[in-house]
Amino acid sequence: MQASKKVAHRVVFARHGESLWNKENRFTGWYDVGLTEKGIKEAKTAGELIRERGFQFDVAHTSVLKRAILTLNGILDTTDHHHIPVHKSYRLNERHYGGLQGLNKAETAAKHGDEQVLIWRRSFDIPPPSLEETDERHPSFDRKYSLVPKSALPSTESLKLTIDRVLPYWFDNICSHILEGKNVLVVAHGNSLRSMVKYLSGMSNEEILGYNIPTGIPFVYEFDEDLNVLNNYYLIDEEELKAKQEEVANQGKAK
Ligand SMILES: O=C(O)[C@@H](CO)OP(=O)(O)O
Repeated sequence: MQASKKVAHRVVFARHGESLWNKENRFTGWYDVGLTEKGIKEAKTAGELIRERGFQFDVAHTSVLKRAILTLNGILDTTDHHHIPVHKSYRLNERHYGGLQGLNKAETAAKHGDEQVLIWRRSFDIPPPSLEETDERHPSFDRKYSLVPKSALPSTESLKLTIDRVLPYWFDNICSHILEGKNVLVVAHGNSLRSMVKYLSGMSNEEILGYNIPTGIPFVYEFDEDLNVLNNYYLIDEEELKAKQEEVANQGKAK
């Protein structure tokens, strides 16, 4: 961090609001599930937090999954930014959870142990079991991905593989907008955001393991003119943030 340099750019990020499968505590990944009532409210609250701080946006980036898109729409509505262009890419999708998608996290921990589930959820480079390529849930059968070569579509992803998918989008699509002087909003997912945060905050593979991002809470990265990170912060206080991060961490434990 180089706190003495001048802030030239600010990027606001947010994880989507609570989804139906967050509520049911199921591994979600690329499964395209909508928001709960609470998730819709969280999107609105995220918009209010952003509006109170006076952030303005010129462009937004999100995934092709509706929980992120609906959250972005909620934020754009609350902050009166209906007019800005929105770019959607599978590169900002959640990490693909392979064969775990759909399973309850606490039940999976009761069956395989908390430690195994922590490895699947948070290890850096150990992916969960793969989906068969013939499985009807495989992204190659989803028309959302019909313009992505089959060889680029995941059957499962570790955080490392997610980073390999997400960071090219950060550099090529988001950084170019920031460097043009645009104010950028990014709404994505727990692990696609962890991928960017790991890079931006220079976290080690061990540090990122214990780092969780709560639903619907905006956070900000400040950069100098060369896109060096100067500072980052959430738009809620430290104590509330800790409690919410703890909640996410505990989702993978047998009850
Ligand atoms: O299930 C998922 O896709 C993600 C985000 O909700 O969960 P986790 O926090 O376990 O990586």
